[in-house]
Formats: sequence, structure tokens, C-alpha cells
Amino acid sequence: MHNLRQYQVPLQRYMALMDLQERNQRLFYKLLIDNVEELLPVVYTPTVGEACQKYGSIFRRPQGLYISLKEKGKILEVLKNWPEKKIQVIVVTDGERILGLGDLGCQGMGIPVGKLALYTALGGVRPSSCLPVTIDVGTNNEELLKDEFYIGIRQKRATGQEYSELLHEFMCAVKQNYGEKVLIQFEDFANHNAFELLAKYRASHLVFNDDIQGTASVVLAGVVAALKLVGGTLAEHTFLFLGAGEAGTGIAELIALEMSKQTKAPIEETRKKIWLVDSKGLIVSSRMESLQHFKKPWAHEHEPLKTLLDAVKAIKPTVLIGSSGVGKTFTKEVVEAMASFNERPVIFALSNPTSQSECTAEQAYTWSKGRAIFASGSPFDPVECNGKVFVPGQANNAYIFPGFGLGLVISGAIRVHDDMLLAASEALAGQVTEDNFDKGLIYPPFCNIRKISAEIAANVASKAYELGLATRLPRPANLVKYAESCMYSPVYRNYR
Ligand SMILES: NC(=O)C1=CN([C@@H]2O[C@H](COP(=O)(O)OP(=O)(O)OC[C@H]3O[C@@H](n4cnc5c(N)ncnc54)[C@H](OP(=O)(O)O)[C@@H]3O)[C@@H](O)[C@H]2O)C=CC1
Ligand SMILES: CC(=O)C(=O)O
Ligand SMILES: [Mg+2]
Repeated sequence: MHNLRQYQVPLQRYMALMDLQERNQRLFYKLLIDNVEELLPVVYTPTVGEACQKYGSIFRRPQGLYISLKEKGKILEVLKNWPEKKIQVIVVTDGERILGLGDLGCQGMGIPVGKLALYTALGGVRPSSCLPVTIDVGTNNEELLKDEFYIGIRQKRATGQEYSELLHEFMCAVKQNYGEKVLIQFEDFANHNAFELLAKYRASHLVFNDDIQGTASVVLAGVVAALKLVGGTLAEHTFLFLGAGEAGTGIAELIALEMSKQTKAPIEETRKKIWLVDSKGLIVSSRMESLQHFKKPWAHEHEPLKTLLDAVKAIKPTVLIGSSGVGKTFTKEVVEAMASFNERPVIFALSNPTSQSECTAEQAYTWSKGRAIFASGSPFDPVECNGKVFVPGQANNAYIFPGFGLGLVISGAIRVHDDMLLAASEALAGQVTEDNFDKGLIYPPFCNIRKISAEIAANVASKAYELGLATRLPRPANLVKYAESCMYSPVYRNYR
């Protein structure tokens, strides 16, 4: 840590950590586990975003498996080249929507690598069981195509049949090589592929889309925890999203599902408490014809509104959620409007990395005169406002996916069910202590993350057994203890 702290530039710390991961994996994980709050922003958002942007020029060794269009027909063979044979979790991207930074092509590899480092450090999945994969179908990023250090194939993205055939070959090869119980986590695909891939493979593979489902679970947990501070039931609140893509509609759907379970009202009814704004304005029924399929359930009756501010004033949400990938969109006027009709406005600025955050923690607290309950996708330091210190929470799917994946692995689950996402969310919300609430926090601190992940894993595994989707029999009596006992720990074995 002393060595690392000598680097002032975050990207240099990132490179030093990646070198350490290569040189002494056990020490890397020991550092990451023991200093999680300090190192998470380095191996993960925001620094991993910059690392992906510059991946070609900081490249040292391939850290994961690249599968390109040139490997068509040979993907099974390529998988067999990976030195580890017992793989339990794969994180795969095609690099088209890396955080809120857009298409970074093959340089998106930093994301599967970073996510899997968290699978091990935060969730205790063995590093040797984790496989980062980047599918290289080209990039539409002109700058990268011209960049002499770009590491991927230099062509425009393959689409349509060519794309889906490559992905299908990959999905079949994974199942053939590693069996039915390997978890495939889709990460940072553009939404025109993400929803389709999830829908296509969820019935035949153990798949999970972190941006749609993991994000939904973590935000629902934050909202449920926030209710302790603002009062009311979930169904008594009104939600407005800026951004109606993977994250936005994924979260909206899980909130509507939980509301429906709580009130016994049909989900078509509970969806009416939730409104979304996309790049064209409020999603309303008069736009139905031109909407992508995942937006249609959110097209409610209302006059068209162009701006977020107009939508905030008209809908009067109690909870505002940013999932647009565009920074600085929660302006002073927007936050002040939220604070004008809410005693404690709940504001999530989920977009990553920090440059894309809808607003900063400082802005949320100052513009709401210290009344906002705020959480963001990338971390912000505590803020002093009117002599009081406010600690923002980090609403990031990193709270969920490591424990969620561990729960699937230890139960031998063969499919992911929405109720497992609710189970993960419930376990996370249950870990927020009175002490956390006193500080205005709606998420527990990351320093306890391995305990939190064990609780999440146990709740997810329990749901898998209840749904008949678990294959590891008999069911362990104490699932929390069992989860803990399965977690990788970076200690040296004593041979005496
Ligand atoms: N904190 C966390 O754990 C997570 C954070 N995220 C972050 O969320 C962001 C979005 O990700 P994702 O949902 O996958 O992306 P998508 O591309 O699927 O969705 C983006 C949405 O934002 C809308 N949008 C874009 N620009 C504007 C604008 N100027 N005004 C209003 N709406 C706009 C788009 O509108 P249109 O449909 O009209 O194009 C689209 O509906 C990213 O920054 C990502 O990093 C994602 C997952 C997890
Ligand atoms: C956190 C995450 O998954 C994202 O920003 O895409
Ligand atoms: Mg993501």
C-alpha cells in the first residue's frame, strides 16, 4: 500500500495494481480485500473507465480471452486454450456501451477484468474459476479505428445475423465446455443487443445481465432502505427516471414487481407509479408507435413533455433516478424543484464514471439545502454543508453481483429467476444499520462487503432451493455459514 500510495495519478495506481495482479495474485487480493474502500475506485469505477479509454496504450498482457469474428467456427477450441479448466463465472462484453463512455470496442476488456476481480475480492469466488471474455466484432468508434495502439480488429461492428451467429456459437461452446452451471454475466452491451441476448438465453443458460438486473437489485435495496428515512410504502412513492435504457427500465421493472408483490395489485397497475424520460422527453402513450419494445410498458397517458425539468414539475416524483449516461443533467433547477415538494427528496445519480454522473454529491446536498438522500454510481467524498457532514452512498451493482453470483455457484443453480434478484435486494437492504441511517446512508459501507455478500449469497441460494432451481443437494442447513466457508481467502497454506 505504501508503494501504491506514492502514485498520485489514479491511472498509474491502476497500472501498478494490474501489475501486482499479474505478479502476485494472492497479494493483490489481500490488498484489495483489506483496503476495499481505498482501492475500489482504482480497479473499478471511475478509474477503470479511463483505463478502458487508454487500454491500447497501457497494454501489457492480455488479461482475459478475446474472441473475435476471425475465430468463428473455432470458439470451442479457443475456450480450451484457456489454462484454467474449472470455470464458474464468465463476465463477457462486446465493448459497445462501456460505462457511460460509449463504444470502446475491444478495449472494454478492462470491465470484465475489473468485475471479476470484485467477484473474488468482494464475493469470494476463486480467481482461477473466473474468466473475463471480450467478444470482438469491431467498433464504430472512429478514433479507435485510427489509433495506432488499438488492440482490436479494425472494422465497423458486425451486426444482424453475423453478430448473432458469433454470440450463439460462444454461448453453445461455453455450455459444452463448462457445463450447465457456469454463470455467464453479460456486461456493458448496448441495449439493442442486451435485452435480446438476455431474453434469448435465460431459458437455456445460467445468464444474468448486470446492467439490467444487478443494477435493478441494488437500486431497489437503496429505495427500500431510504423508506426508513422518508416514510411511506414503496407503492406510496412516485418514481421518475432520466434514461430509459438497460439500467432505467431494468430498475423500473423490479420496483414495479416488488410493489405488485407487496400490494397484490397487477404489475400493469404498479407500473403507473413509475415514469421515464429518454433523449426525446417523457415517455407517454402518444409516442407508443415509435418506442423500442422495452420502453412500451412505461408509456402512460400524459401530455408530451420535452425536458426533465418539465417532467419533474408535472409528475412531482418523490424519487429521482439518473440512468442516462449523461453528466450534469440534474441541474440546480431540477434538484431545487425536487426539494420544493419533498421534505427529503431521494436522488440517485447512477451514471458512471464520475464525469457522467448526473450531479455531484456536493450539488445534491447544497441545492437541496442538506435535505437530499443521495447515492451515486461512482463514489463521492463526504460533503460538508451548513456545518454538517453528509456521507453519500454508492449505488453500484458491485454490491449485488459478487454475492449474487456466489449464491448461484454454491447452490448449483441452473437458471436465474427474478425472485432471486428480489432476494438479493432484500438481503442488501437488511444490512443497513441504524448507525448507517443516522449518517443518512442507505447502503452499508463497502468495508463489510464480504459479510454482506455472504448474506446476499445465502438469500439467493435459499430462493434457488425454494424454486427448485438448485442442484447442490442436500441443501446446507445454514446457508450463510456455508457461503462463508466457500469463500476464497488470500492466505498461504500452512504445510506443517
Ligand atoms: N450505478 C450502477 O450500478 C450502474 C450504472 N449504469 C450507468 O447508467 C448509464 C446508462 O446505462 P444503460 O442504461 O445501460 O444505457 P442505455 O444506453 O441502455 O440507456 C441510456 C438511456 O439514456 C437516455 N439518454 C441519453 N442521453 C439522454 C439525454 N441527454 N437526456 C435524456 N435521456 C438521455 C437514452 O435515451 P434514448 O433511448 O432516447 O437513446 C436511453 O434511454 C451509464 O452511464 C452506466 O454507466 C449502468 C449500470 C449500472
Ligand atoms: C456499474 C456498471 O455496471 C456500469 O456502469 O455499467
Ligand atoms: Mg455495466
